[in-house]
Amino acid sequence: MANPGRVVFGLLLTAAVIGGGVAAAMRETPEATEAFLADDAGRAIVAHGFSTAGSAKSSPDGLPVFTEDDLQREYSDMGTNFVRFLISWRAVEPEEGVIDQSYLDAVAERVAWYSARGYHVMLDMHQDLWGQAITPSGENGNGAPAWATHLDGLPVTPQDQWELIYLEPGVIRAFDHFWNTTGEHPELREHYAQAWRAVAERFADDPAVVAYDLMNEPYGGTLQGVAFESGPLTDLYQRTADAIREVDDDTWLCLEPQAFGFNWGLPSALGAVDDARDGDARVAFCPHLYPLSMDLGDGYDGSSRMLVDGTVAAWTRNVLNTADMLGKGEGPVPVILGEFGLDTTAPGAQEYVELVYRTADEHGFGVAYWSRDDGDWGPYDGAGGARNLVSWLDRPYPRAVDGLVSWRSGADELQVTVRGAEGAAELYLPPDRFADPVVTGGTVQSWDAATGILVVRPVTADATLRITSG
Ligand SMILES: CN(C)c1ccc(C(=O)NC[C@H]2N[C@H](CO)[C@@H](O)[C@@H]2O)cc1
Repeated sequence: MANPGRVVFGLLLTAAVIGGGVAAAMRETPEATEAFLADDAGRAIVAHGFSTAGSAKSSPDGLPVFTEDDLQREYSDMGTNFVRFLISWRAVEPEEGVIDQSYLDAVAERVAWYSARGYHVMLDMHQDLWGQAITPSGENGNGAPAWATHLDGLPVTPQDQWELIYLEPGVIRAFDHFWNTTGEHPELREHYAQAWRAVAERFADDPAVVAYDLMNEPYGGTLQGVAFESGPLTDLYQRTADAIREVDDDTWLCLEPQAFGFNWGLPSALGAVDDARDGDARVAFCPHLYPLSMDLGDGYDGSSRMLVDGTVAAWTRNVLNTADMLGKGEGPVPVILGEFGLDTTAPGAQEYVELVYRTADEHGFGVAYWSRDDGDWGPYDGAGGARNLVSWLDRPYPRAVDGLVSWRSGADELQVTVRGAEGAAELYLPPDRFADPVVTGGTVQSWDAATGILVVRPVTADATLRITSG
């Protein structure tokens, strides 16, 4: 007898691949985004890093179990320049209307670790399954504070497959109150927006913080798909964007689609959000990618490989279409793949990781791998040893480039195209493979053989830089 959960998800998977293909085939899809987050010098940022870290979901203080030495090791091993740093509403506003500044101090301390190494930080207001208070043990959900959790006595039964807890009556009710589907707690969304305002007020002037990821994997409870994304979700994003812009005019606002479906290749019905800032809008799109067959435990091999390839193709078209919509006729907004990851012991794991990074490179997306936690999905094991993922993620990429148009990355080469460039390009080249890089199309300004950071000035404003390992 087939596992009912697998049957349900199998049907969803088939719909996802077909639905994604049909929906995307019905419109002109842009090939790539040429919009990027920018550093204070105006250079395009290509974000390569991790979500750090899942351990923040269950830690009593809401902070990841992660030290500055851990960051130094990551920087030395993989040359990352970005972090999707997990924060949570429960830690920001532990009591209704009370902001915990000591928590924000602790977050700021960690942001300083990244800043000292030239990283760019995206703060991720991270929820999963609503919040700890969905069960008496507090071991399941993360994100929302207990005072905002209203189950109305409905049951929440823990499940072996954690995603199924989203279908528990109490969890659905908690979300229905938050999205005001019940009409009984209109205050909750305003608290959420004001909690973000407090975070933005704290980090508005921190040059390392470049983006706010407004909500991790939004879930509509009773409302799903178009009814959720085009309604309450877009409305919450607009409220939160407006609250943030009261205190922070420059940090990018990263929007996620609902996870249920989009992660697997279904299109989004998210609506556009107005950015009240003076100047060009700073809205970005931060989707996640988790092909359903791999979520159900398959590797990137056999019949799963064909489904995953179809999912990634549909997902890419959906990402570009949504980024274009969010750009409101001015071209696609910047895209950062906020989460993808897998058990790297699964069959075909390295080829899947390569597929995702190649897709991101081809279409101009940044990437934050899920996640920085130790274990079979992460770069290090529990004893501090480097795992296979470290070498898979230690890859050439452009870190910050004036006039960036596109790039292509190979094991021993990096090609970067610029247009109207006035400044230099800061690139990462794995030091163990690029002992003495060979550069054409530009002049070397500096090369740090220890960190693998190469700074090149293009010979002309419109140029293609080519770097090989020599
Ligand atoms: C049914 N719903 C709403 C659902 C299903 C599946 C996921 C998921 O796999 N998410 C992928 C990863 N993202 C979180 C952290 O953001 C991780 O815990 C998941 O593995 C999310 C939601």
